[in-house]
Amino acid sequence: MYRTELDQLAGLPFAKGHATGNDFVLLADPEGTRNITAEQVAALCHRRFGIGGDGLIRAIPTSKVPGFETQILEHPKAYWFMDYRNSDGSIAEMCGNGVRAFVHYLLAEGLVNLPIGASLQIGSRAGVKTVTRLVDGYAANLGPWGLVHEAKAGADSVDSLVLARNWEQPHPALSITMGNPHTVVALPEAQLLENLDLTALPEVSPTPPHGTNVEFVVPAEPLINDGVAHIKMRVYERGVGETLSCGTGACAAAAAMRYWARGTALINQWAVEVPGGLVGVEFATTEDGIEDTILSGPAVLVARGVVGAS
Ligand SMILES: N[C@@H](CCC[C@H](N)C(=O)O)C(=O)O
Repeated sequence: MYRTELDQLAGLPFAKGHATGNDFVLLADPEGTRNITAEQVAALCHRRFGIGGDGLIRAIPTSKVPGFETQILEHPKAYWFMDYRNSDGSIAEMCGNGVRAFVHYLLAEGLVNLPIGASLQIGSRAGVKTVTRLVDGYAANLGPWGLVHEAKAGADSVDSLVLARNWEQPHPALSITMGNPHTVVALPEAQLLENLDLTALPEVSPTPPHGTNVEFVVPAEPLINDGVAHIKMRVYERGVGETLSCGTGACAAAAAMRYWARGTALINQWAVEVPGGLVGVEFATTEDGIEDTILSGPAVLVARGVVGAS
């Protein structure tokens, strides 16, 4: 299986990295000549026949990405573009864990110089994102979040019903865009989150136009600690399956919980516990009144190699 695709990529250097257990195959394509097909992505990301990963990230100059040439004109500092693919080969607009792993990779490869405290602009299909290097990781400003079905969400804070198998009744949910689509489902108790069977994509109705990632969320005990709200989340990612973490999903989960609680308190600092670790989400209002979503957490490289070394 996948021999042909891997043979086609023979000699290609790669790195393997992760951010809270959400793992990626990372490639550099400084000339913008290495088009990777969906089948090749699936081959590289396969956990038995390939390297293994939830997704593949190609580093390519923004000026060389078809359809995104103007992004570099508007944001001349966004030299590098994160070309993100899910493990099934499908394209996703954004990946919050991926953009931290991506910047860590650029730094490790010597493609950028980024002292602690400094920031870098990264091109992506969801626009330009600013990533700041922290002492122990990276903070990615993913910009404003939004409601997918705004008109429906307003009245009772719910715009979707998740019709997962074996549930006596559907769970209410909120569909949120972080550049990519998410549907956040509030579960009534932590035990349900632990016992959840996420071997298949939960059925979301209505499904957002471009499909959705689905996050299940419960408040942690205690919910608020030192002014930070704590929640627990599991995720089924579009184009992947269950993963150990999803950065944009954590932002969507915090945004939904904050939206549901908006009549009582507006907490801006959130800690989201996922099976692969902990990420931070901050909602920060800019001078222009825009509410940015800032995701922080670690990023790690675990290996480097060459495809098809045999
Ligand atoms: N794991 C990512 C999200 C990756 C893309 C997602 N599967 C989609 O199709 O939108 C994250 O950390 O945000």
